[in-house]
Amino acid sequence: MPVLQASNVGVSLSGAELLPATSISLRAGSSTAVRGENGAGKTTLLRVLAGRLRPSKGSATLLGHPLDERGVAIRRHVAALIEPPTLYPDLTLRDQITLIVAAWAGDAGSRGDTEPAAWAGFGTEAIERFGIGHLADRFPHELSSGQRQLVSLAVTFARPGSVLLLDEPEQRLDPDRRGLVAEALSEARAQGVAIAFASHDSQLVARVADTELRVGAAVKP
Ligand SMILES: Nc1ncnc2c1ncn2[C@@H]1O[C@H](COP(=O)(O)OP(=O)(O)OP(=O)(O)O)[C@@H](O)[C@H]1O
Repeated sequence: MPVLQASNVGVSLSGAELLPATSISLRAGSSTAVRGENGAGKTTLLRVLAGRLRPSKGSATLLGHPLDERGVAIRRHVAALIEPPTLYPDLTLRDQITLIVAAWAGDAGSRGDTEPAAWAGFGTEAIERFGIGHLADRFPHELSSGQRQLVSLAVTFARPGSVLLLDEPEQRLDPDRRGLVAEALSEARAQGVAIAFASHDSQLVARVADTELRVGAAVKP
C-alpha cells in the first residue's frame, strides 16, 4: 500500500487553475522528483500532499485514510519543507532546533509512541549533517540566505516521519551543500521514508530520484 497517494488532485482559485489534475503515489523507501516549469504547480501539489491546501478536485490518502480527515496523522507522519519554518529572532540556531525538537518529542511522548529521550540527539545530528555546527550560536539575522536554507533543512530532517516533502531543497545552496542534500535524501530513502521533492536541479534528481513526475503548466505564457 502506498504511504501517500493522490488521485487526480487539482487546485483552482477564482477561475484560475493552479494545479491541473495530477496523480502521485509514494511508497516507503521511494523518491519521486516533481518536475515542471516555473508556475507549473509543483509547490501547489506539495502543499496538497502536506495537507496544507484542500484540492478543488480529486482525493488524497495517507496510509489509506482520506488526507483531509488526518490532521493528527499528518503532523505525526509528514515532515515538509515547503515554506521556510518560522525562526525566533531572539534564539540561537542551537536553541531554535532544541526547542522545535523538544515540542515534537513532547507531542510524541504524550501519545506514548516515542520515548522523548530518543529524540534528544535528532537536532544535533541534523545540524551536523548539514554542516552548520559552527553556526549553532548565531541568531537568524546573522545567517546568509544559503545558511538559512541549511537551517530549514536541518529542522525538517530532525523530524523523523514516514513521508518527506521538500520544495526545491537545493535552492540557494552551493554544489557541496547540494551534495549534502543528496546524501540526506538517499539516507532517508534507504531508511524507508517515502519522499517527494520538487526540483530544477537535474543532477540532484538523477542522483536521488527513482521516479519523475512531470506537472503540467496550468497557464501557458
Ligand atoms: N495564492 C495564489 N493565488 C493565485 N495564483 C497562485 C497562487 N499561488 C500560486 N499561484 C499560481 O499557481 C500556479 C502554480 O504555482 P506553483 O507555485 O505551484 O508553481 P511551481 O511549479 O512551484 O513554480 P516554481 O518552479 O516557479 O516554483 C502559478 O501559475 C502561480 O502563479
